[in-house]
Parts: sequence; structure tokens; C-alpha cells
Amino acid sequence: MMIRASDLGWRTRGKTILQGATLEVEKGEVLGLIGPNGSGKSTLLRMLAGLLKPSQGHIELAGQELARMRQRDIARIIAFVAQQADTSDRITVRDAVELGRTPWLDALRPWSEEDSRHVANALATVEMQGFETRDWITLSGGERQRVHIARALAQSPQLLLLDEPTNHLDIHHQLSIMRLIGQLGLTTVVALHDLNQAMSCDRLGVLHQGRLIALGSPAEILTPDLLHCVFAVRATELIDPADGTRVLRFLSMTS
Ligand SMILES: Nc1ncnc2c1ncn2[C@@H]1O[C@H](COP(=O)(O)OP(=O)(O)OP(=O)(O)O)[C@@H](O)[C@H]1O
Repeated sequence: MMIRASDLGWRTRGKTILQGATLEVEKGEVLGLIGPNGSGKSTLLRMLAGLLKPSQGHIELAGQELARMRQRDIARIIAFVAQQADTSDRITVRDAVELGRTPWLDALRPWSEEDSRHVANALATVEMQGFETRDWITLSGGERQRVHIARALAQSPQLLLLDEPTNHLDIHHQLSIMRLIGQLGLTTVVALHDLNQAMSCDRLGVLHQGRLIALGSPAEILTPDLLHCVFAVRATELIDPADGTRVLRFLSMTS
């Protein structure tokens, strides 16, 4: 077990944003989080990342109580790619990705060739090699997203937390990021809006009005009934004749 959350809740200004979320993620598993806007996906991810202190419940990371761990030790295990991570600093792409190596560096362990290799590999993995000297502010939204993912990969994490990583990406890069997530072999928790992309996860958790209402395989979760109740859409299943893959088609309730 890589991470276990027990009865997690978060309240702010007297309002309950998330309550009673209990889940475990096994080593090497890809868990997708789906749910409508405002259902609590980012809130849950931020608590799992140790960035938001739960109002209730607790989290165990690789056998340790997350709340008692030092930020640096958490950063050696978890890399988090936030939904709208941005920086106003004037930095290059290489600087941004090098930040991923920070948890591994100190006075006794200065920057080395090995760190440069991690950075180069991470940039190549997201197809951003050749952008190293570009200023961050000159990048498009999708390029920034890929650099954020490269920064997370350069961190050499055991657990990757991704908040809508395919947001901003064109279809080629959406598919390549989803394929990459599947191939990395890293324990991953990923919030997704595209339910057809969510089908490639090992398991899915469904958030609805601040509660984790279902957890299971994509086939168990993505049923027309659940999609109707949670997303208020009509869903029909189609089979791609090319390879037999199940595809979901969505219609609004009024059509
Ligand atoms: N600091 C805060 N103060 C007040 N409300 C907040 C705060 N942070 C989040 N919320 C509210 O909590 C709810 C859940 O937000 P969250 O960002 O977790 O949802 P989400 O499922 O990630 O949504 P989306 O799909 O739109 O990204 C939303 O209604 C949001 O407005």
C-alpha cells in the first residue's frame, strides 16, 4: 500500500467541502478521480499531497503518518502537478524542471550529472526536449502543462498526483500523457474530466457533492445509471469495431 486515507474531511468557513473519504492506493496502481466541477477532486488531491491539512481523518504515506512527515521527505515520495500551477518568476524551462530535483539536493549532495540526466529524461518523456532555454512566460498553456509534468517526473517520485493533467493539451499530447501514465509503472492518483480517458485507469473513485460515493474498476463505475445520477447526462456505450474497446457517448438529459 502506497497511500491510505481514512475518513478524510475538510471544512472551511463553516462549509463542508469534503467528508468521509476513505481510500487506499496500491503500489503501481493508477487511480482516477472523477466527479463534476466542485465535487472535491482537487481538495482531496491537495490533502493527499500534504498541502492541505485535513479537518478530519488522517493519511498514511508509505507506512508513515503524513501529518508528522517533513515537507522534504514528502517531496522525495510525492510529486504533485496542480491544475493551474503557474509562476510569474522569469525562469527558463530548464530552471522549472530542475526545481524537481530540489528534495534530493543539499550541501553534501550538490547538483551532479545524475540530476542533469533526470532533467533531460523528464523533458524527453513529455516531448519538450529542445525547449530548455525558452523563457517559461513564452510557452503556450499545453507546453507549460507538459513542463509541469516533466518537473514532477524529474523529482523521481514514488507517487504521482495529477490534477487534470490533460487540460490544455491537444489530442496528440492528451493521448501521449495518458499512455505515459499507464507506462510509468508509478503509483498515480489522477483527477480527470474525460470519462473515456478515465477508462484506462486501474480503478476509479467518484466524487459527488464532497463525498467519495463509489470506488471500483472502470467497468463497475462507468455505468449509465451512475453517470446519470452524478453527471446528469445520458450515456450510451458503443463498441469500437477496430479493437472491441468500449466507448462512451454522452447526451444531455434534454436531448
Ligand atoms: N479555500 C476555499 N474556500 C471556500 N471554498 C472552497 C475553497 N477551496 C475549495 N472550495 C470549494 O470546494 C468545492 C470543491 O472544490 P474542488 O476544487 O476540490 O473541486 P473539483 O472537483 O476539483 O472541481 P473542478 O472539476 O471544477 O476542478 C468547490 O465548491 C469550491 O468552490
